[in-house]
Amino acid sequence: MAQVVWSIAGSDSGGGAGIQADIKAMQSFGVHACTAITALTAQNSLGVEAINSVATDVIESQLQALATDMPAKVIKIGMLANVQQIQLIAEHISHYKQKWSQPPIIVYDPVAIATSGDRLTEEDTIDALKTHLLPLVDVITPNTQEIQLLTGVYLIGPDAVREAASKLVEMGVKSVVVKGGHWDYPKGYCVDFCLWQGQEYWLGNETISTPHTHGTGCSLSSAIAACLAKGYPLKDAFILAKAYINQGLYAATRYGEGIGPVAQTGFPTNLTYYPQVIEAGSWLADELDFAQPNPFNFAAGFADTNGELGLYAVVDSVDWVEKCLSAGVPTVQLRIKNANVETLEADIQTAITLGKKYQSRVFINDHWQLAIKHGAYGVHLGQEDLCEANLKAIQEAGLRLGVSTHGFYEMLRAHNYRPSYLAFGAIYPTTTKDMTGQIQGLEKLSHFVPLMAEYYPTVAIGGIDLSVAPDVAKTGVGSIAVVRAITESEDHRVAIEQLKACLE
Ligand SMILES: Cc1ncc(COP(=O)(O)OP(=O)(O)O)c(N)n1
Ligand SMILES: Cc1ncsc1CCOP(=O)(O)O
Ligand SMILES: [Mg+2]
Repeated sequence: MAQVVWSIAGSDSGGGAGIQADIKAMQSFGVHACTAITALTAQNSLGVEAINSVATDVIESQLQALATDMPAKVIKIGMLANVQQIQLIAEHISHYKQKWSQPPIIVYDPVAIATSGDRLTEEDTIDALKTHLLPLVDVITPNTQEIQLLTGVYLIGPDAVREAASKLVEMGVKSVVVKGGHWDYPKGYCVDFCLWQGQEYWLGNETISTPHTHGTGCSLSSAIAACLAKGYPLKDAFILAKAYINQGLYAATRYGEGIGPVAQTGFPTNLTYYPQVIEAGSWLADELDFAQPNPFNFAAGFADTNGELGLYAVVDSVDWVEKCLSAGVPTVQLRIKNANVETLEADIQTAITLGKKYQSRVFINDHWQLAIKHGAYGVHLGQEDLCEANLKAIQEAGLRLGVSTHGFYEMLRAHNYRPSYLAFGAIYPTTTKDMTGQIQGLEKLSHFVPLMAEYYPTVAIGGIDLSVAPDVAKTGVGSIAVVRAITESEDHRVAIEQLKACLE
């Protein structure tokens, strides 16, 4: 069943922003949008002509109808026209948070000023927002003007953005997404910021040149709300919403004499529209003066694997490396955890030699220094490893680099390095490794693969066995990586033949 998301917001008679934008953006991400309308604005592409706020009892009856039958996984709040509305919505949200068996996630877009510059709320609402609503908000999505209005901080650079976001957190908001559409630093770039679970995330892309930006704020926050309802973590929802807006800006057209609406164009399927994850060491990060812990952590462009990797066995001993290679597995990874320091180097060296003997690919997990020393075909690194490893040395030694990713953010982060392949996981629950909170499922895999397959060999890992391998292969992924499906099979040679057949 489709997830239910509510939008509590104002109607835009011009169809480009407000409730109308919210419904279209939510629809694009496959969730069901319900609405409670707070105001009827009379506006067109030239500006706002009138604001007719809806009486609180009328808003309340809409909320009651929804709450009794269609409770929301996520509630997006947009335009609240006056103090009475803020108090009413805060009371209801507080009740849902306490009483519903699954408390809703609250996304608040503090709509204060329309793209046309017209003010949409009464002057005295700011204090009421701070007192009643902000402490209930999980994600707030202000633009430059709105965050200035709420915090008094002028966004003159990344440090000011951080400071303003921290002030919102002090006011009780859990996470902050700051929309950078109104900044122009670095020149010609649009930079967005997200503070989530105490960590900061920055995205950037070249500014898309169009005057038709009406509704971008409402659509971005609705896309975030929809993605949260779909189970994406905020860092992924942030990326997807941004890509959605970029895609919509490229397709935006005018319908009146003035500013046209951002187009609402479906799940973003082309990498061109995705923003760059701003990674320390990259050009954009340098422009923003981001600290770079180690200069060797950033390198881009790794040796080619010359095509897809096929069946990929991940094993923990030299014995298994040989068994897999001799049974015709084209790609094997030696993944030794809790290594015995006395045998580790010799094991790695033997695995590399076996790879050469069988003319197959042998990747070394984690131990990149030994992999370089003994001339491995490649190394496989996780997201945390990327901050520690000497990527320049791996690149200069000509080793292939495979990178694990768990979701859109990590995938785009890995893309900065232009690795030799990308692994997506865990697709299904697994007992081999604790992947709590990182299970992707087939739906997400079927978004990752078409986005990246043009640029990289792709690998799916986690909980894959013969019963699901055909479904995984149908996503178009180039390789299936398995541990138990081989090592715990009755006959590894039979299992290998059957798994290979799924990819053919
Ligand atoms: C092919 C492949 N994909 C993902 C992983 C996981 O690597 P990592 O995130 O580094 O975690 P550990 O394997 O080190 O626990 C992998 N090993 N292989
Ligand atoms: C190493 C690793 N990384 C993500 S899932 C996983 C383990 C996969 O093991 P299995 O194939 O037995 O589920
Ligand atoms: Mg690792």
